[in-house]
Amino acid sequence: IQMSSLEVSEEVRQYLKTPTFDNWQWEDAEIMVLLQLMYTDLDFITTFNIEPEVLREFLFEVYRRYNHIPFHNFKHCFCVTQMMYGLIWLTDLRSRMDSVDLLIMLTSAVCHDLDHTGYNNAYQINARTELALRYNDISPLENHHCAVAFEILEKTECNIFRNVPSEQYKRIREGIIKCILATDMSRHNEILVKFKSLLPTFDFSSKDHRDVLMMILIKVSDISNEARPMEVAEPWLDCLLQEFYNQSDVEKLEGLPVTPFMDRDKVTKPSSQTGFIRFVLLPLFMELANLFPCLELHIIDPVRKALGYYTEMEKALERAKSCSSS
Ligand SMILES: COc1ccc(NC(=O)[C@H](C)Nc2nc3c(cnn3-c3ccccc3C)c(=O)[nH]2)cc1
Ligand SMILES: [Zn+2]
Repeated sequence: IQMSSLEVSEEVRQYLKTPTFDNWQWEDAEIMVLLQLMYTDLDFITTFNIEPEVLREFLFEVYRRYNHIPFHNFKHCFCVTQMMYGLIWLTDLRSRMDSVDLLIMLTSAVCHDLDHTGYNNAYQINARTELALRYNDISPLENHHCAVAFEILEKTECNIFRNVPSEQYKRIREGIIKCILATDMSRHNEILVKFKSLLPTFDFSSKDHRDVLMMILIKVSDISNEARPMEVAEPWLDCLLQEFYNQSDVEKLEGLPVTPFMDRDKVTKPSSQTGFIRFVLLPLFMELANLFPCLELHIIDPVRKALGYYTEMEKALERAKSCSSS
């Protein structure tokens, strides 16, 4: 289906700004148009003099550089970008941050997992892959995603920033590097602690404060599946576990260390989620809600519901296990 941006109804344009958007209902060709629409509706086309044809070429090259793997694929890129887009509207961020920062956030989300191979940093480092060697074990995946993003932007026909002044381009490049590198979950606590320390006197006129907020926003967008309706979120967990199980199977075959929460013989859906939601997701979202209270209703409530759902599922599994063993 060729959906030109003109054909997107006002209803879909509004729905696209909400965290309940269901990615599973849309084909890739339609998603390409929805991504263009985000750049248009945030006025990036006019503000940064982006030629629509260049934006289409950029998004097509991004589409080609995501791999066909269960989780870290083009649909994940769209989900993260759509959540970032929803957060920008939900928190009315346009009134607090300038367009350059918003352009950095949206473009970082689009590019943040480019050419992901389905094997995480622990695997890259343990298996001494080319990426681990090239990046000296320092966030090998995230460094690669970012390098691929700028390989694409080096192509004139894909360079959506080709009409911005060089000073602004330098700021955009610095911001995208910071945001994409911030998605390395091994830095989760470092970034959260820094954000927590700024909260009591958060100052939108401070570049340092805005930089940490942008890192928090891409982190939240990246791992926010459970903030979506259950029928949208649950299939994503199946995809994630498929990718994790594939990695742990390969690790066992190659005699490499196996990450416990990836081992199909150890992890169950509910057990992986209850821990993740309680110890990673909720603390992160609650810190952000300190700055934007409206997120309590739109993001935190759905996550608490998901926690309840997986806790019940965990108990049911326990009961079933105790029955079968007794
Ligand atoms: C601190 O580093 C961590 C912490 C937790 C996890 N993942 C988990 O605990 C488990 C497997 N669950 C989980 N992990 C998730 C989700 C969304 N993204 N995501 C994910 C995917 C790839 C890499 C890291 C994470 C957190 C999700 O809904 N659940 C992975 C890395
Ligand atoms: Zn991601």
